[in-house]
Amino acid sequence: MKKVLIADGLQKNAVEQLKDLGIEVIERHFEQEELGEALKEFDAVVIRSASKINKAVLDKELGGKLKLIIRGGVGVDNIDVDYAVKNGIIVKNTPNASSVSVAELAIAHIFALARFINISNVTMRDGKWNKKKYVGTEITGKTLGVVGLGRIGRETAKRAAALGMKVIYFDFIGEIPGVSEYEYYKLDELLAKSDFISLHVPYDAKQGSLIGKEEFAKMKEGAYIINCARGKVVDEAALLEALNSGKVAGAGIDVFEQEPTQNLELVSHPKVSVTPHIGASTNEAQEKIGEEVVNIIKEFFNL
Ligand SMILES: NC(=O)c1ccc[n+]([C@@H]2O[C@H](COP(=O)([O-])OP(=O)(O)OC[C@H]3O[C@@H](n4cnc5c(N)ncnc54)[C@H](O)[C@@H]3O)[C@@H](O)[C@H]2O)c1
Ligand SMILES: O=C(O)CC[C@@H](O)C(=O)O
Repeated sequence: MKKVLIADGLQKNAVEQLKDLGIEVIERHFEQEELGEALKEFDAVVIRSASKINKAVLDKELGGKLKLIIRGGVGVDNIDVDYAVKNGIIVKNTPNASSVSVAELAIAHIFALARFINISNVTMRDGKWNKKKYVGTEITGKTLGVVGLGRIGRETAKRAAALGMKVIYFDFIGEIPGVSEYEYYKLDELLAKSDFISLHVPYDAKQGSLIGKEEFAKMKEGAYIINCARGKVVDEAALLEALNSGKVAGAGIDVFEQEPTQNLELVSHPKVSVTPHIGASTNEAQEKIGEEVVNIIKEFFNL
C-alpha cells in the first residue's frame, strides 16, 4: 500500500480519490525541523508553499521511502529540485491549474489601485469620506507592461486587452514566436513605456531581484506595479522608496520577500493593495490542482 503525505492541504475530492485508489493518505503539516524525518515513511508528499523541502530536509530523509514530491502549484522554489533528483526523488508540479486565478488577482489589484478601492476600504471604516481625494484613473487606453509572457502573463494580457488596455511585454527568451497581438520590448523600454507593470516571472536566486532601485528609476512618473509572482522578484526597500517619493503611484502585492510578511510599513502603505499570497486560492484553481495531483500519483505509481 502506497503512503502519501498531504503536508499543506489538498482539496477534499482529491483526498477522497486518492483513498479510493487504495492509498493511505495522511493530512498533517510538520514543522520544518520534523519534516525530513517524517518523510522517510512516505512514498510521496504533496506540498503547497508552506513546507520547504530543502537540502537539510532531504538529508534527513535519506534512506527513507520517498520517491515523489508534488508541488500543488507552479513555483518549485521551496524545493531543492536538483538535490532531490540527485537522490532519486522526482519533483512534479501542477503548472496549468492556477493561471486564470492568478491573472484575475493581478487585474483585481490593477482596479484596486486605479480607483483607490484598497485605501477606501481602510479609511471609510474610520468614518472618513474622501470623495474629493480619490480621483482615480481609467485603465482603458493605458499601457500594461507584462514581464514574463508565460501561462499567467498571457492570461493577464488577454484580460487587460479585453478591458481596453494596450499590452506590451518583456520575456527573457525574447520575442515569442506566434505572439503578434502584443509588442515586445526590452525590459528597460517596457519600464519606460508602461503605466501599469505586472510581473509574472519566477524568482531566480542567482539573479536576485529583477525590479530594484535602478528599474524603479527607469519607470514613468506615477507608474503602478503589480507583483503576483514571487516576493523577491521586487526589492521591497526600493519599492518603499519609490512609493514614498511618488515615482510609483501604487503597488499591488500578493507575494512578499518573507512570508508571512512582517513588513508592516509596506503592507500598511496607503498606496499599496495587498493580499496574503492568495493567487491560487480559488475553489476552481484548487479543484484543478487536486485533479492534477491525483493524475500525477496515478501515473507515477501505475494505479
Ligand atoms: N501568487 C500566486 O499565488 C502564484 C501562483 C502561481 C504562480 N505564481 C508565480 O508566477 C510565476 C509565473 O508562473 P507561470 O505559470 O506563468 O510560469 P511560466 O513558466 O508559464 O511563465 C514564466 C515566463 O517568464 C519568463 N521568464 C522567466 N524568468 C524571466 C526573467 N528573469 N525575466 C523575464 N522573463 C522571464 C519565461 O520565459 C516564461 O515565459 C511562477 O514562477 C510563480 O512564481 C504565483
Ligand atoms: O500554494 C500556494 O498557495 C501558492 C501557489 C503559488 O505561489 C504557486 O507557485 O503555485
